[in-house]
Amino acid sequence: MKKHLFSPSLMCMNLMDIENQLKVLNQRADMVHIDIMDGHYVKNITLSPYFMEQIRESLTIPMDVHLMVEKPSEFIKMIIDAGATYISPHAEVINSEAFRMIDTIKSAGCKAGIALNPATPLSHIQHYIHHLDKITFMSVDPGFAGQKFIPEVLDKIREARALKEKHGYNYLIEIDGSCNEKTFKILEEAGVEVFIVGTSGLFNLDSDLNKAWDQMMEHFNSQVNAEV
Ligand SMILES: O=C(CO)[C@H](O)[C@H](O)[C@H](O)COP(=O)(O)O
Ligand SMILES: [Co+2]
Repeated sequence: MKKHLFSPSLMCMNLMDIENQLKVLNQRADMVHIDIMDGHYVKNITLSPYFMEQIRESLTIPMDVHLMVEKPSEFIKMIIDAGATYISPHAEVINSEAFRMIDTIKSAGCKAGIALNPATPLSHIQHYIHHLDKITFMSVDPGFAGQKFIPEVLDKIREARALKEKHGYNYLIEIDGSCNEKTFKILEEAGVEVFIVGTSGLFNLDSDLNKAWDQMMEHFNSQVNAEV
């Protein structure tokens, strides 16, 4: 498997040119990041299961769904039916049904992820971490793109990498928030494997998505593969 995976955040794409951008992302990205917000867990509303259904026929890469909703169990079936591959509710809201939810997601043939806010310790998920296919570390408080990077997340990522190496856990380590040319290097060194790229890392670089992607990879390769 590739060492570094890229998951463009579709809430940051140019929604007036979806089809052309999906053609580019199918060729260049490893998955696409779909942010679903309910306006309660976070004070914003973005993409939806309806949006997923509209784009799924044009996609050849997996959908990685980030559920920023107060009651994820109310959305899981809709998200599965809409074609999700990864489903990541927030650990902060599933405590009373965490194992049941992971089982529901996996029984449907999807991959179970979890998203952790910057203020949530890794220990919060210690009792089911071994069941996870991916952990999304928020490096911004959830709800909005274009925010400032929260460096306190780095130690948590290092902790997750150490645990994964020690116990042979399968989860992918993913970063979400202000992942860009200023943070690629320190994130990769900490152990990030899946880079969610949004406004700052990709879409704001150029209105031509191919050119934006080329610039992003120049930034990434100039930092991450700098070691000889
Ligand atoms: O989860 C998110 C915000 O709560 C989204 O994935 C954002 O798109 C992500 O933060 C990337 O946006 P940015 O502008 O690169 O920070
Ligand atoms: Co997200």
